[in-house]
Amino acid sequence: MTAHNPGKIPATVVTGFLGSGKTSTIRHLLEHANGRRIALIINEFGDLGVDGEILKGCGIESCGEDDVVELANGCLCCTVADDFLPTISALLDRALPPDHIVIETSGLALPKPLVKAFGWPEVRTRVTVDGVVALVDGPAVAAGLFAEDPEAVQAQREADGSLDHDSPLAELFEEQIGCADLVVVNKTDLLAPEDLAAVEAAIRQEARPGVRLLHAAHGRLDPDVLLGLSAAAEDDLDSRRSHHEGADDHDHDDFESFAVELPEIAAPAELARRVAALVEAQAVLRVKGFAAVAGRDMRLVLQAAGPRVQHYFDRDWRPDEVRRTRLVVIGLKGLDRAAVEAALMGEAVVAG
Ligand SMILES: Nc1nc2c(ncn2[C@@H]2O[C@H](COP(=O)(O)OP(=O)(O)OP(=O)(O)O)[C@@H](O)[C@H]2O)c(=O)[nH]1
Repeated sequence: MTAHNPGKIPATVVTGFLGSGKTSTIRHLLEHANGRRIALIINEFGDLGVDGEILKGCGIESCGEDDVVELANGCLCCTVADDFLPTISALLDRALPPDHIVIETSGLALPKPLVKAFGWPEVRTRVTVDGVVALVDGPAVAAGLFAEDPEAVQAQREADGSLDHDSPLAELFEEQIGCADLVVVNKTDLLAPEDLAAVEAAIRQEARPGVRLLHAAHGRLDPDVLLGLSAAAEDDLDSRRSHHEGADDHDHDDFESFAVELPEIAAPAELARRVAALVEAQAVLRVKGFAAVAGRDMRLVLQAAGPRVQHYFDRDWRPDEVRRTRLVVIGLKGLDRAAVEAALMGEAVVAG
């Protein structure tokens, strides 16, 4: 599987916008690991560690708690030296190192600075980037979420002929796709066949030549397709476009995230209704977290990616845990926190 780099442990970087299906894809991968020892490094925007909790909570045999390492200290692409290198070194130093390392980046991360870190002396002789896999939220692309404002683009072209992004979402899309070895259009169950061609065309514009494009629903992809790309991405960084070669000046400033704590809720459907109303009224891109439901011993997982809200009970609350309702909300800069909190408390939602 690592033909180009015998002896090195392969690492797959999973990128893709907020809610595109990274965690679902990794979950499916772990469920079909077929004896591979896979270690996960998870980084998300916001301090709650929801993805790691979801993966640990799903009881997959091949994935022990020790195999999931969470980096919640800011965004991976900005904290490579402080967080990422020590973490991956510790994984490599284990008595029984993993067969494969999978890194889930935050939906707002640029993959290139992370891939670059694999060239650092501490790790470059021991691990190789097997591939960068970009997940794409098919319906979100079809709905134009990552499109530039055509008028602004035109104005820029007329002013100086160059194209600077006016939309931070468009820029993220371009960066994530432009760094990928494999692009997966996910959520095809929600995508009309006639929209798929347009989504693929948008991806082809940004992808490097020859990059494979696959489709999936709920991230269900054969592990043999996802792993073993043998791309050695750290060796051909120059072919992977990036607007931001320095990590300091990139997009996170365009986004905002905070956690909202609520009292125990009466019923899941009521909370889902409030979240749906919130997403409709405010510039909210993602909501996720856990809730305590009156009279229930189980923890409720609640997620919204764009307009779709999902909830399910995943496991019992543990005796050493505080039963509580806490949701991470991620949106564009300037998100009205008071209005978000009021909406989640069930007060009338004012459009923002
Ligand atoms: N209908 C449908 N829902 C999906 C699909 N893939 C994922 N979802 C749902 O979309 C939401 C987000 O999926 P995740 O896998 O958590 O996405 P993510 O990219 O890990 O999200 P972040 O880590 O927050 O960026 C969840 O509610 C999933 O159940 C799909 O193919 N079809």
